[in-house]
Amino acid sequence: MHRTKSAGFLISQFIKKGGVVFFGIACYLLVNGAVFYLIGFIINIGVPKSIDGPATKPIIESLLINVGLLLLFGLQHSIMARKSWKEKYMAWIPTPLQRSVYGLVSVAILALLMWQWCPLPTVIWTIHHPALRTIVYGLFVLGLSIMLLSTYLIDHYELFGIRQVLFYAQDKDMFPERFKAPWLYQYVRHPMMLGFLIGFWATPEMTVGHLVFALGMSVYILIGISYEEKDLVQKFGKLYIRYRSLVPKIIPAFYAYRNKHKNLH
Ligand SMILES: C[S@@+](CC[C@H](N)C(=O)[O-])C[C@H]1O[C@@H](n2cnc3c(N)ncnc32)[C@H](O)[C@@H]1O
Repeated sequence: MHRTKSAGFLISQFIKKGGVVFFGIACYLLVNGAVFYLIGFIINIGVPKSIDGPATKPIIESLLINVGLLLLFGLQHSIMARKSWKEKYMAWIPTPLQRSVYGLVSVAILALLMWQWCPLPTVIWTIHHPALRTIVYGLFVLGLSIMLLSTYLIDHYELFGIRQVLFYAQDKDMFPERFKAPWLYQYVRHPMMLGFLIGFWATPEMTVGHLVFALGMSVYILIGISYEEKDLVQKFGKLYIRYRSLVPKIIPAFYAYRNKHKNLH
């Protein structure tokens, strides 16, 4: 009897843990797919509808829709990432799944943005010179590389919820978030966001629609960063305050941070 019960318990645990890991990995793949799709959307390659297609609606209506979509994206990202929101409204979601659910909701909002985006194709600038075009494309790739690399410097798998579900499956407790300042983080406090900013602005052909997108995302990033830093000061206290006084927020400074922060770790 006891034996049957423990076998049943083991099976239910196996199914529960398998479900959690499956959900986490599925969300991770969806988030990565959405980021790839976003790249195609921005550079007008490989997606059925991109940022610069033909106009489908009058200018004012398009502007209002686009600004509304950007606002929705910014609000969702900023609000759902806050500690107070997580404690109040996400407590019902099992802790190991919270990051994955955040990723899933972000994908849904991003998909809505790209689906409902209203192109405004009037051109503001075009770079014709082949060498300059190559430089701008190079900057775009550099931005994406900085963004991707930064996820690994902070903790790629924790950021996208994979570590949480794998630890849960192994009955391991998540270690508390630690302050980090590896490589790029020694020159700029928000390299990931810097990478996104470069990616949004580095285009050889800037249309009104792309400009609205780049401006909206830049405003969101700058506001989001200031909220994120409030949380980081709460989490890491004096350590982060000192880091903030040594390293610039978004424009990198290539001075010898190493020599100045000896006492930080
Ligand atoms: C989407 S990442 C963006 C990180 C950073 N704002 C950037 O642009 O590179 C947000 C997560 O990184 C964490 N984070 C940001 N800076 C950190 C640091 N110096 N050390 C440890 N965690 C950090 C935050 O707590 C948050 O969970």
